[in-house]
Amino acid sequence: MTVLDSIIDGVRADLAVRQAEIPFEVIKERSAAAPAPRDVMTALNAPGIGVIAEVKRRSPSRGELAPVLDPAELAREYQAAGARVISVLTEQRHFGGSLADLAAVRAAVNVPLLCKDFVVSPYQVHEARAHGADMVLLMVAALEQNALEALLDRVESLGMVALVEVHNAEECDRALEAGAKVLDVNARNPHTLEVDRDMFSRLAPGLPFDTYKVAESGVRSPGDLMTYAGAGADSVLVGESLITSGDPKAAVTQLVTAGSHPACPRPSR
Ligand SMILES: O=P(O)(O)OC[C@@H](O)[C@@H](O)c1c[nH]c2ccccc12
Repeated sequence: MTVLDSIIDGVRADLAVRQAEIPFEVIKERSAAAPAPRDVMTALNAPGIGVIAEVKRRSPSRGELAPVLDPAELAREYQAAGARVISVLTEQRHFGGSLADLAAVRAAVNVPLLCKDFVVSPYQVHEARAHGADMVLLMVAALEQNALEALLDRVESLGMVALVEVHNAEECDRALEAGAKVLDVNARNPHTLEVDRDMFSRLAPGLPFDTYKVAESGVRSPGDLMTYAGAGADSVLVGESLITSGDPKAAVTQLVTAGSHPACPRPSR
């Protein structure tokens, strides 16, 4: 069993508990009653290379990233520093997150929010919306093709945008086949957790020009952002290096500054 398999087993077990407490019909009503989703694409398409900053308490590869983490305060710093979208990790067992973190961040900032979890059921899509998400991560590696397509439709039918995560060329084909408009290439192998920063530059040339491209994982510095931009990334998604920097606001500011510098390569789409 790989790391991904064991994460998903835990996600399904926790989901079953929540489903037993709140019926699907109720969570559907809550998602319908939530304030309308923010305009993710306008935010993402601002000039320059975008920074998606992640609220992440811990990770399977690194353990605890910061001892006391106030998601709302961290998100305010990210927003003040110019993050275009804020990603909130809601998976509990391996990342220490929760839907309560998502709701707390929603109450603290105005920028669009990405719900970062291992989504395997429509129930989770409605939960994300009910807690203020505007964008939902769908991981191709975790989903059969028909489930991927059904979840993508579900995300879009609620007025949100799906960020579809891929790790190789076959997953890119599946994502595009399912109709993904925003793709993220995760440099971290979900089965081994190893980071391969060349993955983006290998996959990006094979993607359609009008697909919005996010490079994810292992971004440590403005230099990494520039490298990804040179390979065609429209945005980078960054977690760990911001949290462990000691000054997340300054770390985001540095990335945003690099991404809007005239010398920064612009994607050709
Ligand atoms: O902390 P990093 O190396 O900057 O990576 C962030 C993000 O890519 C990582 O948190 C991630 C990528 N895909 C995921 C899927 C689920 C949970 C987490 C993730």
